[in-house]
Amino acid sequence: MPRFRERPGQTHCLPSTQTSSDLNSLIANRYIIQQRLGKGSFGTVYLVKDTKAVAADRLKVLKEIPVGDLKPNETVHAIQEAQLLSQLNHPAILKFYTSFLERDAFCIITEYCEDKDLDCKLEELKHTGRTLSEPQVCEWLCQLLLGVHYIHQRRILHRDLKAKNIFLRKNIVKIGDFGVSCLLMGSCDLATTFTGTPYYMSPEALSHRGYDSKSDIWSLGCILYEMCCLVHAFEGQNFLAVVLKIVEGPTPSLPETYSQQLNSLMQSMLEKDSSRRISAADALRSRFIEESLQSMKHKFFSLTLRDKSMGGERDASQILRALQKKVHLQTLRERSEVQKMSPRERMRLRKLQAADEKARKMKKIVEEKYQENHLRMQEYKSKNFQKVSVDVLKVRTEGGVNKTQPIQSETPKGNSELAGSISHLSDKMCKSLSKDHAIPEDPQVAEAFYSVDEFESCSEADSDGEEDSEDNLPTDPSCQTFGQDSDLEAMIRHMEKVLDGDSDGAEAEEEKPQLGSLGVNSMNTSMAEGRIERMRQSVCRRLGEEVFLKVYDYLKQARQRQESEESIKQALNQLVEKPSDCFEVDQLLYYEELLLAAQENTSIHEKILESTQPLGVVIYNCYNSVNTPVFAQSAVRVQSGRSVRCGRDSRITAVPLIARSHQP
Ligand SMILES: Nc1ncnc2c1ncn2[C@@H]1O[C@H](COP(=O)(O)OP(=O)(O)OP(=O)(O)O)[C@@H](O)[C@H]1O
Repeated sequence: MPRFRERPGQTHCLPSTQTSSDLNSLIANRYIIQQRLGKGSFGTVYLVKDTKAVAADRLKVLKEIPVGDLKPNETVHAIQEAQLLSQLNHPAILKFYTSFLERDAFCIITEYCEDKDLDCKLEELKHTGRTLSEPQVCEWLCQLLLGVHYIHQRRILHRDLKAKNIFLRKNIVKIGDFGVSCLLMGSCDLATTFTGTPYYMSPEALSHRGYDSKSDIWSLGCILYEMCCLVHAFEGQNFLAVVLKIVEGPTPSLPETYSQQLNSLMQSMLEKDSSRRISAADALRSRFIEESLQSMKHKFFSLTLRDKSMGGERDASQILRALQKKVHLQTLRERSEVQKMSPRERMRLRKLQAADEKARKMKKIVEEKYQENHLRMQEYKSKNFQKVSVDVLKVRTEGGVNKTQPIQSETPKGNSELAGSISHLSDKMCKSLSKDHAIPEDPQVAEAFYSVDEFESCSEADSDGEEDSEDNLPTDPSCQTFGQDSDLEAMIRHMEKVLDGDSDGAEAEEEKPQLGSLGVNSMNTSMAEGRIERMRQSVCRRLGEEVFLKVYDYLKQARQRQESEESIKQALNQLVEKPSDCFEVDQLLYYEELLLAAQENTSIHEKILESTQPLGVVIYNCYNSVNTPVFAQSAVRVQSGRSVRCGRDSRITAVPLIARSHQP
């Protein structure tokens, strides 16, 4: 029974049990449900209108998670950790606004991404027989790396990176569902295993050897593979087959249509030994990614310029461009010398002329921007900010070029990097676009102008913002302008920091606690029980209760007997039409084993907490039904060196805190 209801007339209207008081009723005194976006393993997702936000920010997402079974301290813990998430601010990370409790539900408010998630996008491509081009893959990969680098610097792990958790908004990817699983399940490694599908899980997470920042990188490697091949990096008939492929199978390669550099980067992300796996920081420093960042910077820069200057006239300019292209082609056809040219030469001529035209337009825009910057600097100066070196700008206006970038360090905080980047690029542009040179001379600028991809992607980028309608409460176009903190601008700032070798927020590293550091680092078993129950119900519905029970009983015994995958497949063939339908039953059994192990550990925690004093670390070593060792560790109060035996064949050994980082 949904706790919240949608407004009538929406796409996914809920049953007509709505009462008039539900309609328009405000949630947390400010949100109104617009429509249901979907249901995930934790709860239901709604599009809401934030009545207290400015027009451009009004549409948000509310994730409603039933917490009926949560103990009060677990709820408080989740809210405390949610506060940490709201401090994150990066264009590649879905903005987490706030969380609160309402009608027995834990509610999370996040940014709304109108272009859905990456999983949907890849499915769509698969169905239409298309693939992503390498520049597009690289662009999204760079953004993801920037986002992951940002959180890792703050000692925060995502723990559930997958295509479904990557959202798209105006061609910018946003890492979402950020830490939601940790908020609710607890942040220990067992909880991580519980959070989702195994496809993206690293070998170390699956074999419970601990989850760290490199495990997030593994998941990112899986996402990279999926962006290129539109299938999971590690596929299998059943749950354990996938697990085995991840832990022991060979590392997959990208098809030859993708470059060798991209392939080797992916392979270094899918290195089974986590200590040899590349980190986000190292990946960003690699030559290949650095080049991608550079070209993205140029692309973003020209897009930002165009957004500002063409804003409302987008449609008109598109029509104009199409007309110009037509006239241009007619002219070409009429010219006899052109007819003598080879198709390649004609193509080149066409590109050069288009670039000339674009360069003329850009020059005009840059000159305007330049004037605007100049005025803005003067304004800052008059407002008694720190001394601003307007002289440098004057020198530039007169045609001189000053290599220093005083604007960057002298503008007020927040605009400084942007102003620096604008002035730096404006400087380059102005130099290249001086009267004598209609086409830019600077190789970087010229590359941006002549890039085929850029020409060809113009219309796509332009159409991005076109779905604005009153109902959709569009993003204010002015959001993508200079001086305002749009995603594009923020992304450029982050890219520049990385390209400049800046630590990008590392100064905060010591102060900011890692997500999951509040409270006891254990699994929230009531949430896990809820998840198992929902999973059981969903599989039951799909297979039918009778078949489900048969498959469940058979698989449970087969796993205990350690039967081979082949004989399991044959037996399942007798029970169901498609053995792959039993994937989730297998996963369910695995989760049940983990939950059992976690519950045993919890009760032992409690006993130890009652009886002992010094702080130490307990390392558990127990086995689940498929004989996979389950290791878990947690800081609790125990007597150093004490050894405790617990139920079944589990063994517990207490060791000093210093041993925390070692695996048993
Ligand atoms: N911020 C958002 N903007 C736009 N759509 C969203 C947003 N968050 C979630 N959705 C959509 O809502 C639906 C449910 O999302 P949710 O994250 O709860 O589940 P899921 O990702 O499908 O599964 P899981 O809970 O296992 O991760 C999905 O279709 C998702 O694309």
